[in-house]
Amino acid sequence: MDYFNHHQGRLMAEQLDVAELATEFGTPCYLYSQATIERHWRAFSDAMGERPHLICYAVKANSNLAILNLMARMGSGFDIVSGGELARVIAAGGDPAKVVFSGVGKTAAEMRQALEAGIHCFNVESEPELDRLNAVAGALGKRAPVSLRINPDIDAKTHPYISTGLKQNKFGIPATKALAAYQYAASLPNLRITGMDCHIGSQLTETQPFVEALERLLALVDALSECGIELEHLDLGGGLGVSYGDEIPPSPAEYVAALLPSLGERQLTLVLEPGRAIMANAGILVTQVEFLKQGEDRDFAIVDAAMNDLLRPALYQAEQQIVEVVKSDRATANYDVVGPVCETGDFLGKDRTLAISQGDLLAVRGAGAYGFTMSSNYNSRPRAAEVMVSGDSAHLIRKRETLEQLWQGEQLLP
Ligand SMILES: Cc1ncc(COP(=O)(O)O)c(C=O)c1O
Ligand SMILES: N[C@@H](CCCC[NH3+])C(=O)O
Repeated sequence: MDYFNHHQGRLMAEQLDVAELATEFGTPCYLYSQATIERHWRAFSDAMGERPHLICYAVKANSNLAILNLMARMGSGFDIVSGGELARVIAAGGDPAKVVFSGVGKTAAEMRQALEAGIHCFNVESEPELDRLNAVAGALGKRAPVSLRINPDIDAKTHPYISTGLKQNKFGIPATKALAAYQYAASLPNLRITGMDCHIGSQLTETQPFVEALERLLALVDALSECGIELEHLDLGGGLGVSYGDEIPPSPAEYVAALLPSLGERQLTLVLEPGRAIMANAGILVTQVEFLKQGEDRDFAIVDAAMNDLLRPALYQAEQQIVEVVKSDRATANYDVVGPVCETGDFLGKDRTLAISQGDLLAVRGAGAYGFTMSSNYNSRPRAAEVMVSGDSAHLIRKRETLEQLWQGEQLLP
């Protein structure tokens, strides 16, 4: 068993009993399955077969050092969006030469940091960013490897907040301006053009928008080639969705198989930046029921995890399954599962049928990606512990914050 499944009515994390782990580590607590992370990462890498490729795990999905280290040991590259993420990758033993740096607002300091580390390339998102990178690289006596992020104007058919490849989104350079932008980049002395990239959105459950984006990019690759600009790699970003409920997204193998025919004979290294597809279903958030409260309109299960621990339901109305950690034959009722934060938007799930009483444990599934990394200290709540399960052992990979850590770095006025 290498997943989170009920066995004789008790939720197991690989071979360990989740209720016992909750007693040991406290709640709320994120639990991850090492075997699941490894299996998901390999699914991408295996799908590529002999084709030259680089899997750059999107660090924003889950940036715990132990998880980055696990990926680094499998040979993963990394997609980063800040100097902080680069520092984490390096601290975790990741190879900077396999790092791609995305994001619309890279600062000069972040560019210097990445050039000194020797990253694989900058995914540049605008002309002014080209100018800044050229200046920073020149001052360091280096040539910066550059890919231009193209906005292909494709509808990814996902939540509007995580759709990134439409012309009204802030991301990338419009496909219509791409040739001019490449020619401009080629004229700058401290840049070296190496690739092209896009990322059209997250939680995509069909292959067709990816294939459309790829075809738009390939038309540009060919047009550049005619102008004498040859690229080494093509990066299609991340975005492959997962099943949080009824969705049936393509597997990594199906997704890659859908992409390869369009590439044809072109000798481009294919780069992918998956985040969610590797991490989401490799993690759960375990929480305890503090109170059951009967309202006039509905019943509430008030739990010890809140929107500060898992923001996705509040931010995107995301629906993630919530299950009892220990099944019982108690009567079921419908509850809004809510946290202690002082916001009506603080819920983990609405109208969920559960058989629970005070003190019981619940697990929110699909919490391994964009769970801990989007957590905050709102309401001065310490951030949850993170635990990695591997077979029949569990390792604390991030301690729960102490109350004192909540004001670290703050000073009283003299
Ligand atoms: C540039 C870039 N690459 C990769 C990802 C990872 O996306 P996902 O977690 O959907 O695979 C994102 C986030 O959506 C992103 O913005
Ligand atoms: N944070 C989003 C995904 C955004 C990906 C970042 N480009 C989520 O939880 O679904």
